[in-house]
Amino acid sequence: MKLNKKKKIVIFSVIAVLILALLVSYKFLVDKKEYQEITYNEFLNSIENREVSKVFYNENPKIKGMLKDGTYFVTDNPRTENFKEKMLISGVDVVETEGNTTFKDILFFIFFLAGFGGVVYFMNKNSSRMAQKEITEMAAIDNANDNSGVVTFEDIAGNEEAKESLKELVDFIKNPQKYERYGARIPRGVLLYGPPGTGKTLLAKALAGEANVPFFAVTGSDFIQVYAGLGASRIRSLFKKARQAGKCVIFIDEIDALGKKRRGGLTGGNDESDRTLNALLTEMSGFKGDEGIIVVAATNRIDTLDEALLRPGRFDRQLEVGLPDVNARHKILKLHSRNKPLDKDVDLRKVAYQTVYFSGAKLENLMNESAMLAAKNNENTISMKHIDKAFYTVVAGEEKKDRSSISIEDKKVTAYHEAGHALITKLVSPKNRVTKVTIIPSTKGAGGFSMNIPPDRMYQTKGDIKNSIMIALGGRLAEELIFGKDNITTGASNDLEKATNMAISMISRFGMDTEAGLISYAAVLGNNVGANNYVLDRTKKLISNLYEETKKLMIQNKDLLEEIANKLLEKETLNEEEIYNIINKKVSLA
Ligand SMILES: Nc1ncnc2c1ncn2[C@@H]1O[C@H](COP(=O)(O)OP(=O)(O)OP(=O)(O)O)[C@@H](O)[C@H]1O
Ligand SMILES: [Zn+2]
Repeated sequence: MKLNKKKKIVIFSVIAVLILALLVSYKFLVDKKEYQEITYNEFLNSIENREVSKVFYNENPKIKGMLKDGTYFVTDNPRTENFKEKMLISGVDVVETEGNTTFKDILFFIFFLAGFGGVVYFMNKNSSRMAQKEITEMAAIDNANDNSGVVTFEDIAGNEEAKESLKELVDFIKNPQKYERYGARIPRGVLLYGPPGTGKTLLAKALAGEANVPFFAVTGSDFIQVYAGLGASRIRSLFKKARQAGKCVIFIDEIDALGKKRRGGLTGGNDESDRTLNALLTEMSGFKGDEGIIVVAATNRIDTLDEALLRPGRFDRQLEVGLPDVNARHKILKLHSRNKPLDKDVDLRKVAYQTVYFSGAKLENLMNESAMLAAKNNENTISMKHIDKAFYTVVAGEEKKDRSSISIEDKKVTAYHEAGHALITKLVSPKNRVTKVTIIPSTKGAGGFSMNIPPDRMYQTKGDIKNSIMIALGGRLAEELIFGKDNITTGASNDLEKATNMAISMISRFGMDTEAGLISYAAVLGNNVGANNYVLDRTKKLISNLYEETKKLMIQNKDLLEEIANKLLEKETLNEEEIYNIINKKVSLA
């Protein structure tokens, strides 16, 4: 049975190839018209003299045609937009074609297509089921996303500005004619940018939900592994489907996968993503404006986007969707506990405080993990202990089950390291809250961590950044002080990366280094003046100065360091109050 099928396919393809070969030679024999090459000026003259009978119009560099006296000619294709119109006005017959079409050629073309189709069919069937699979998968994605569950702006906490801006568009989708009548420039595309999981998809869905129109969603990266030409045609069919639906919202997630900046004049992405991007831009400029279709795109990296995407008439409305502040976090937590039995001991405000830098998606995940834990233990309600436990799962991956595998040594190093961070935090930035210090390792490899919450502020001062660098250095410093210079560990690599980034920014971007001066070295480098070694020197200097400063502080307070570390070894996790009890009492006495 299987062999039989294979044989059939082979025979079929051989026949297809034969037919193809025959047709090609046929075409070669028949298409022997003499084309006289003429210049474009001569061509224009002929037009003026009304000598031209036909033009076979296509996008090739050369176009062919026939004069009234029956001679064929070929000339340069000007490729101007109104070429066809000009021809028609001059009474020339314009035949849009792939070449010079005659009846025979059409026949040839059909046969050619059939033969080619056969070969493609054969290849598809036999060797690349993948393509088939991809097409089916993508079609499934397109459909699955249609209007799945109505979302409204009520379902989104925070992001007030983005919400306001989108609310205006709701009215536009509902009454596009109104805007057209006032001559308002009709928005076509909205770009939402910001970190992952901040609710960009949710906002786009809410726009559709509030306007009560269908929602079509695709993801940019879906187009990337796609077979040649498929991406572009998929864009076209997406828009076709959208137009058939009438008013709607089209959502393109990860638009950066399609619209990467072209680096140094060379095309950045591959041809395939370029083609897909072009198809998208063409479709978008094809809107009439009164259609009530809005394209919303989302990206985590607006800086990598090709400028072509941001031009007027494309994604010219750009809205930032940022990480939630403490109030928004509180609201998001409330939203995601709506359908959950929370224990009375759960204080979501407190959880909001502990979840600084969490995205909405992470918060949702936190509440979900908590619910899973409570359910697993068959408890009546979700209580604070579930949320605490879920917190680690979300922050640092699963809590390691088998703690015996961690050597006592490692535990001690981690305890002092984390105690170092916590102590320096409290010493240099008493306003920062240290809500949690732990030495519980996670599967993601972090030895432990301390949760350090700076007060919500718009700007950071030079002092703030210096303090942050000192806090980052506190871990390594504690290791060095307690275990000696030769026993420092690799555990500080993340801290050093952070410290270095901050120091470089201070010197090269914020003009916060007196010696380096009020210069943006980013701009200097951008202009190819080349000053990186200087920045490097200053960065090293800054960090080592701060290291020494931190060392003095830590030596003065070594007893506190010991106390925190020992408490950590005993309890593994310290909460805000416990840390406060150790540090603040003593510090405020001093
Ligand atoms: N501001 C928010 N309010 C309420 N829930 C939120 C918010 N932000 C995120 N969420 C929750 O997180 C989930 C994921 O968010 P969403 O997919 O919209 O993020 P995104 O910004 O599109 O992420 P990505 O950039 O990874 O695509 C949402 O379904 C929702 O449950
Ligand atoms: Zn550290």
